[in-house]
Amino acid sequence: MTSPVDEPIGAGVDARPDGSPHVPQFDQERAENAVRELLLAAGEDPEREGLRDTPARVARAYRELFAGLYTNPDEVLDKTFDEAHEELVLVRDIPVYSQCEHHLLPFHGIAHVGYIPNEQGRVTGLSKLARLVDLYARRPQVQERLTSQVADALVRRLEPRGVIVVIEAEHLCMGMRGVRKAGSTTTTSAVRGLFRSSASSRAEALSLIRGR
Ligand SMILES: Nc1nc2c(ncn2[C@@H]2O[C@H](COP(=O)(O)OP(=O)(O)OP(=O)(O)O)[C@@H](O)[C@H]2O)c(=O)[nH]1
Ligand SMILES: [Zn+2]
Repeated sequence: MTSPVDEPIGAGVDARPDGSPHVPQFDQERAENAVRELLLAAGEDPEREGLRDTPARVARAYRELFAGLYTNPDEVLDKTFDEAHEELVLVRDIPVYSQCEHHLLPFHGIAHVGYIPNEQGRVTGLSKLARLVDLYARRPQVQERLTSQVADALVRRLEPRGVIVVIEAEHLCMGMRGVRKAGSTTTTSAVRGLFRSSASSRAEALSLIRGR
């Protein structure tokens, strides 16, 4: 069984038994055809001037939005260094843009990512934490999975004493349609290691996250 800590590239899509996605890269032509079909299904004319380039444009947009399916998260964290820092490192307010896998509509907000390095003080570049959020966000997602995937990737690569990830986001599928509760936000958290076992470590991190 595949555990979250050895999750393969492309996990979350319909993957082959070896864990790789069925397609090694985004299929632009297939996506263009699908968008054309969608316009036809809606009763639109994909050949009219305003829509003529739309299938190609939408396909390119989705290629960008789903780019995280084709990138190995461990490569983002391949550069680590020992800094003899054994206390909290926290990056707050990382912008998140993702899309819910139920409706393929955006959800967006901010992520806070913190960890306590291990005894060797193994750390990674601060930008890598934001890149990791971005990579997992650029997939069809649910907010809960996005949150725990970021936490588990950090556990895997940095072997830290603790990890905390908090994401606050608004889901447009709850605002533009359906229940139509625009402005409501969802908060998810994933805590690992010390942040799970020690209420005081968790409280300290949460107070720093909230203290903006
Ligand atoms: N847990 C979770 N649910 C999500 C997320 N994004 C969207 N959803 C929910 O996914 C659910 C899909 O429910 P369904 O009943 O299958 O679909 P639906 O008929 O379109 O549901 P409504 O949105 O209630 O109209 C909805 O309740 C969405 O709010 C997410 O990131 N996490
Ligand atoms: Zn949705």
